[in-house]
Amino acid sequence: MSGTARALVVYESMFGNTQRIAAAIGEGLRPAFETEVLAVGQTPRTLPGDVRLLVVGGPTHAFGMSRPSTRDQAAAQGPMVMPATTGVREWLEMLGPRRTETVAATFDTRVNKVRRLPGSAARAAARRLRHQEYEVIAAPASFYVGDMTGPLDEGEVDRARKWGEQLVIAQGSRPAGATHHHRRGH
Ligand SMILES: Cc1cc2nc3c(=O)[nH]c(=O)nc-3n(C[C@H](O)[C@H](O)[C@H](O)COP(=O)(O)O)c2cc1C
Repeated sequence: MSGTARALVVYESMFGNTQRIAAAIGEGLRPAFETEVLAVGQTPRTLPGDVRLLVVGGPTHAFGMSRPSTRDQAAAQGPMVMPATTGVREWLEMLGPRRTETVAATFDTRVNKVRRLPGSAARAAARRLRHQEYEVIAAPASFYVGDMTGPLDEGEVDRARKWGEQLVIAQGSRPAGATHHHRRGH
C-alpha cells in the first residue's frame, strides 16, 4: 500500500551530529517510504503533496530551536557543515499551515550532561507543527552528544535508525486514509 509513499527528513546541523542522526532515521524509513534526507537550506519551498511523513530535526540551542544569534555562536566554535543563514525555526515558518496529507515527527540533538534540563528543539518544533495543523505521530525524540561539537554518544546512530523504523509503524497503524478524509478536494 505504501509502495510509492514518500517521506522527507529535513534537518539542521552545525557540526554534523544532527546530520548523522537524520541520515540514520532516513535508513530506518527507507524500507517503507521513498525517502529523501535534506538540509533545511536545500528543501523545496513548498512541500510536495505526496510526502506522507515529514520528519524535522535540529540541534537544541538555548533550550529550544536555533536562532540566527545561536547559529552565529556555533559558527564561532569551528567548521560548520551548513551555512548559519537558516534553521528549522525559519523553515517551519516558511512551511506555513498544512496543505497536504502529511503527518509529522520531530527530533533533536542535545548535550548528555544537561539531559535533566527541559529544553528541547524537538519539543518546540512539534509544538510549532501542531499550531500549523500537522498531526505529530510520535513523541519528540532526543539524541545525545558528549559536548557542543559532539561526538554522538555510543549507540545513538543505531537508536536513530530504530526510531525511524518505529515511525513507519506509527504511521502505518493510523486508521487508513485518516488524513485524507479531512482535506479532500484540495
Ligand atoms: C549556541 C548554542 C547553544 C546550545 N544550547 C544547548 C542547550 O540549551 N541544551 C543542550 O542540550 N545543548 C545545547 N547546545 C549543544 C547543541 O545541542 C549541540 O551543539 C548539538 O547537539 C550538536 O549538533 P550539530 O552537530 O548537528 O550542530 C548548544 C549549542 C550551541 C552552539
